[in-house]
Amino acid sequence: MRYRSTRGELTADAPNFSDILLAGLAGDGGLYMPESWPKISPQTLREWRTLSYPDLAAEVIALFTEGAIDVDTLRDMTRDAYADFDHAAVVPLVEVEQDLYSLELFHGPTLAFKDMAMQMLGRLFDHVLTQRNRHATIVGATSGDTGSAAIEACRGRERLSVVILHPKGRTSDVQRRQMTTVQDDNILNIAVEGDFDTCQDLVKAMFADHTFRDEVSLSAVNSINWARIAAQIPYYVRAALALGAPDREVSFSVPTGNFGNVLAAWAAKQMGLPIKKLCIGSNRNDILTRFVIDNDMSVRTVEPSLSPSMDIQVSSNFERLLFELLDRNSTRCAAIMREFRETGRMAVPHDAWTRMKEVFEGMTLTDEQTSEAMRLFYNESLYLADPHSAIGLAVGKRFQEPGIPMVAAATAHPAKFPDAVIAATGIHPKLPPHLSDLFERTERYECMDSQIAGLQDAVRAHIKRG
Ligand SMILES: Cc1ncc(COP(=O)(O)O)c(C=O)c1O
Ligand SMILES: N[C@@H](CCOP(=O)(O)O)C(=O)O
Repeated sequence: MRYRSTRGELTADAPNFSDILLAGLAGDGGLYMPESWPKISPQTLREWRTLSYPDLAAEVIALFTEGAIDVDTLRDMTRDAYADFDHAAVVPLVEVEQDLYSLELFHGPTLAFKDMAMQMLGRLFDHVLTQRNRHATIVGATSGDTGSAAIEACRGRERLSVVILHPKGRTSDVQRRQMTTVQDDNILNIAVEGDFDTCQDLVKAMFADHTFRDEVSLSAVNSINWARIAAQIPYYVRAALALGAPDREVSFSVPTGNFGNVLAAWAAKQMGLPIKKLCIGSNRNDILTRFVIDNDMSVRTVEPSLSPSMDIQVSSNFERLLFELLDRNSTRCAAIMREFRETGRMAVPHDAWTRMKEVFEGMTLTDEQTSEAMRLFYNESLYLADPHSAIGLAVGKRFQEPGIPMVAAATAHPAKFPDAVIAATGIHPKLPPHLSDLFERTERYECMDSQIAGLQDAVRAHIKRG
């Protein structure tokens, strides 16, 4: 399996999975995509029904690592990665209402769906860096969950230095403390003056500075890294198989911010999973749902909301969908992305938008509607959802079709957002034992403005110290 950029052609020396894992973002600023979609036959899907989650994940991810990492090595990694999840099924599927399911993706160490991919990424980095006898520096941007999942997966790994940028004052206290109380030498947290988009722009600007990129061996844990998407595909396969695939269609509803989670579902559909609809949910930062409803992809200010992890305007992974909707025409994709960066508006051709509409639905919830959804699911089904997962459930319920199961991605544990959960339901969600003393732990982080030169110096100093 070889990879190409959304902004470039497939070259004779195209990188393999290990290469793009370390590269993170393509040199031309585009995102890596597999040269073609691996297909999973209905027969293979049926055979996979009885696999454990770790073994299923290894089979799915192996389709993208062909020529770089074999399935036996991957199976060792997946078995290890998911061994400590606090649910035997790893990704349990709970029926909340008739034919409306919650796919719980928050049973990992940091209580969010990011652990699903990040626990694999830490192991993949170790494997490839050891093979190549190299060190890498990860600079990541987070609106709250990616950061702690990356830190947990990479802490103490000798071949990795990790710097996580979070928007100062815009995460929940639990989210911030999950990052800033980790004391391992290879981890540095920086609170940046700005919003998530500022942090993500800074990461991309560091990648665009090729001298810096080479100097520190820069790599990525954000979902700009294809490995993140690959490791998020298996749970869609698992849920669909549990509900009758390949002999029955399934729809998914996904609370969406950087578009990485739902893109993994879309990839599963390209690979042969019988997915009918993909429904995306937004908070007031509704650029993606405005796009689905009106072909209006125009950037507004990032506004704080009850679901802070989705306080995002520029969704990196949308570029991957755009590339596909343009029939993989990388020249057009690059031109549209350039114009988007310059004007804040993306002119997606009408025929591409119409094709996207055949699969995607979209809906926005205000904070009041999010609270109301949390209250309703709790009162009527005794299901306690965090604000992000509640958006997924509400949107799934809105687009349910008779006879087709709707699976909503439950992306975070309610205890990550206690204030919102208490206000909506009166229930105080407790942190699990391994985090019960989180508020007694010492925090350690730097505060910086969004000047790239200062941040690059902080990264250099961190590598020297580590
Ligand atoms: C809890 C939670 N829900 C939903 C999302 C949105 O997911 P994505 O960015 O993959 O669209 C995020 C962050 O990305 C998140 O942390
Ligand atoms: N919600 C995310 C934002 C970053 O998304 P990613 O897909 O690049 O990891 C977060 O919690 O940080």
